Amino acid sequence: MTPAARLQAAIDLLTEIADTPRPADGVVQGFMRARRYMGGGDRRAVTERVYGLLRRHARLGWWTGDGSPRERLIADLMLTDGLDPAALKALFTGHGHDPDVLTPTERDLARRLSGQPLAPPEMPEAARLELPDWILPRLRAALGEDWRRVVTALNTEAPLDLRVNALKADHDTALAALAEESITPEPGPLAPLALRVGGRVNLAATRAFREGLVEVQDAGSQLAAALVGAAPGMAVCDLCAGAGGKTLALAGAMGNQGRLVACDISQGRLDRARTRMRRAGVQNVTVRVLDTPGRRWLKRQSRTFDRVLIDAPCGGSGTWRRNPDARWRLGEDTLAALTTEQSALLVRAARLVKPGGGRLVYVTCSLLREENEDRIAAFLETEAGRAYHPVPAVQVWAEAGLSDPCPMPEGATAIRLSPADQDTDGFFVAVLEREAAHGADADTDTETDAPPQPSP
Ligand SMILES: C[S@@+](CC[C@H](N)C(=O)[O-])C[C@H]1O[C@@H](n2cnc3c(N)ncnc32)[C@H](O)[C@@H]1O
Repeated sequence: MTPAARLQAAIDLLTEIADTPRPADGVVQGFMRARRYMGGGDRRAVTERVYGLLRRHARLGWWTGDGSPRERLIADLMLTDGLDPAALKALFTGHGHDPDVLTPTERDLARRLSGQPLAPPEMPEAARLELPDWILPRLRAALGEDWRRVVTALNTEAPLDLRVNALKADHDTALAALAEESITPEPGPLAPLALRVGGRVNLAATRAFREGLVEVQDAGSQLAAALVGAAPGMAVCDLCAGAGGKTLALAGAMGNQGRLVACDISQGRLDRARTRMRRAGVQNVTVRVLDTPGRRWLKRQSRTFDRVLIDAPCGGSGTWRRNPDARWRLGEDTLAALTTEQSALLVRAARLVKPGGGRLVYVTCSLLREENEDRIAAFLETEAGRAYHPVPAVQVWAEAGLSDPCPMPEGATAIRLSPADQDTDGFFVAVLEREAAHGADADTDTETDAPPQPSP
């Protein structure tokens, strides 16, 4: 494809993204699948341009107003690439697969933007930092004086992290298999099984991936799974297992021994988890869809699990490096609904944990206090929460046997990870331990949906 034809493909792809509520990464994949004729270089160039436009969304919007995808691209070429109007005109020829000739309005836009910086000093801070206005004060409150550094890191490109699947390989075997395809990753940050790949690779085509020697998983997500403290022989419930990212890591930590139950309300995600489990050689997992019978079954599991992981549905602000468009799809109403669901999940999960040392592990990939510290504080005030106490972060870290020092200070009761400090996605992990049941407490959470038994 010519450089100009790549620009037209970027306009087409941006238009598809703008016309659907679906996340951009899925739209990009579908777009590329439907255009098998595009070579690797073309795909990379178009994808990089489109992700760049998504990362510069608010700054470009400040210049173009409610600009069409075509106007945004024109603004990007002028402000980011520094083209002059003549060079821009040479790309918009209308010939072959090139974009149509510039309209008079577009020519005016190009002249107005020529020589301007992308983010002049008079641009409001929320636009400069690519943040919706409503979320800026919340992130500032959650992240303290470092907040600008963290939100700036959230708008950079995320690396590709892999986890060595200890059920099938060790580091050396995985590295040797990846080397067959000239993929030579570095160790990833913090998580012992993490490998970090530089640049874009077609991982799905590699033997290492097809045979389940490695899985794709951000190092922060790997760490969150390690902090659950799952071990061989335990009973573990992954309550919001989704497509199984953390379930696979938990099964690895358990060496396929013990009972691991993966639940979710989404049948589709659990189906994807099953496929991944087969590839990874996972054998100790039972999958439960939380439809009505699934919920009934779960209620009968009171006090049976050593570990219950709630990888809660959340606003996902910690993953904005990977999904730069997600910040514009999250609204205050959605956040309020999510926090209600997170609180309900904590109370529901609490009864599943064994008294006297069982642990409830609450994880989000959010940076907001409303989804993290505030949820834990509210839970500890509930009837169910009174049986729990937070385990100090340094203790959780030490028990996970991690070689790096704990990033949290003495006295912290949760672990926060951020792209600015740990170079992982943003995560929040709080571990709560259930105290021994005594007296009247002992029977308060044994409710079941089973019909009452007739008296003898
Ligand atoms: C953060 S994602 C899970 C990601 C997954 N654990 C992983 O590591 O790949 C949250 C999941 O919670 C599920 N979910 C939402 N509400 C739920 C509920 N009430 N009970 C169980 N799962 C729920 C969603 O379907 C979604 O798959």
